[in-house]
Amino acid sequence: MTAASTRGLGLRLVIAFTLIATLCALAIGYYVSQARQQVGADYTALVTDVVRAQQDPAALRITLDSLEFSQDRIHLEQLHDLLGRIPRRIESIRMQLRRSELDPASYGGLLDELAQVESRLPALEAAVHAAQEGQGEPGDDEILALGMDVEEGLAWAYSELNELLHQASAEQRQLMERLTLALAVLLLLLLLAIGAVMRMLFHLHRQRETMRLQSRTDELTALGNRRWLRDAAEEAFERRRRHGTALSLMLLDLDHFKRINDAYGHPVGDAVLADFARVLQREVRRVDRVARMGGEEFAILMPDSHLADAEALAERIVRATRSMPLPGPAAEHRLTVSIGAVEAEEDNGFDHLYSRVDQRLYRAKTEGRDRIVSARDASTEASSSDAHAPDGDPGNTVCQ
Ligand SMILES: Nc1nc2c(ncn2[C@@H]2O[C@H](COP(=O)(O)OP(=O)(O)OP(=O)(O)O)[C@@H](O)[C@H]2O)c(=O)[nH]1
Repeated sequence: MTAASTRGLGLRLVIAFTLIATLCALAIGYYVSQARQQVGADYTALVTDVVRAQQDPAALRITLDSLEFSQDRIHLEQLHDLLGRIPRRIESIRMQLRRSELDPASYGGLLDELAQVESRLPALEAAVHAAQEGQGEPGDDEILALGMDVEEGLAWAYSELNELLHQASAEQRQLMERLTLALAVLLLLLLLAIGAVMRMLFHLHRQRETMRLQSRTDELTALGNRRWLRDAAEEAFERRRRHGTALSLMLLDLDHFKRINDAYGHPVGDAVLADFARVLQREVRRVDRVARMGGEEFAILMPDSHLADAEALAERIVRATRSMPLPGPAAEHRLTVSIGAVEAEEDNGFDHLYSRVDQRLYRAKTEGRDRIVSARDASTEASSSDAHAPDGDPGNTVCQ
């Protein structure tokens, strides 16, 4: 019963521990993956825009070179399209930067440079427009000079921005790695803490069960004690009430035990008590409950047993006690036992049954010891009480 309840608690603790650990792992894993996705997505968008924008200064340089060498008007058209695209790109990057988590101080210089580029665009557009209208050469020096300024400004700003994003994303990655490590350590600590608490609870429960068991066990003989027998009797009475099964009780007291103590010493007396306990356990069935009530007095509760069964067992015990070898210096001593036995035929509980069996034991003592006195029913005790000793010893046979 105790072992089963301990096992049950252990199983429940293991299930609770596994559940908590799984939930923690899922929650933290979900959080980390969410954080990673979020940060990754922010920088990916900005980096993509910057990579596209970096194509503008490259295209501008190629177009300006082509204009310088071939003077072809088609390059004026290309330049015109490019100048229409550059401000939109700058504005888009400016907006993305403001929305990003980057420190504004880190990209303030870039924005200034882009603003300067924007301020040069109208003059360049005007020169291109004039050349398109035939008011100048396509490879005009003014177009080339303004175009180179714009190209250099854009190339510098976008390459700085690219560098800044690389740095920010490297820092972010590092941060995420530290965060992941911290969460893993946290999870480990949490699991260890939960494990420790579980262990402690389990240990406390076992300790309580051990103490409970100890408070119901006789230290010398390892048998149950009076309290344990009372609990067992309550269960047996409950079974008797529900199923109408028989129930008998036997009280046993060693005869003249004081003489053993006096003659051979208390330790020998202890050894005799322990040996006698073993004899009792050997003689009873598995369902019988053997207890030491105190001193040299023992009791046997016999569920599903009628008085005849109790008497038969009592006779076996009387015989086994007489032939029980005593330890060391007491080897020559012959031990005997007096027994009272009753069967419960009323539902008056353990105390009543005990008082009846105690009376039988008292009679066994006063009528000469080394004998059994039994009673079939409380109401007929006076007439049906029977005092006798096992066969083969007529001197101790006393009948009513
Ligand atoms: N060695 C030992 N002796 C015990 C223990 N408990 C009680 N005793 C002794 O048991 C003896 C009981 O003595 P009594 O009550 O006079 O009973 P008795 O000598 O057996 O005589 P009857 O019961 O009348 O036959 C006492 O000497 C107690 O000291 C124990 O745990 N160990």
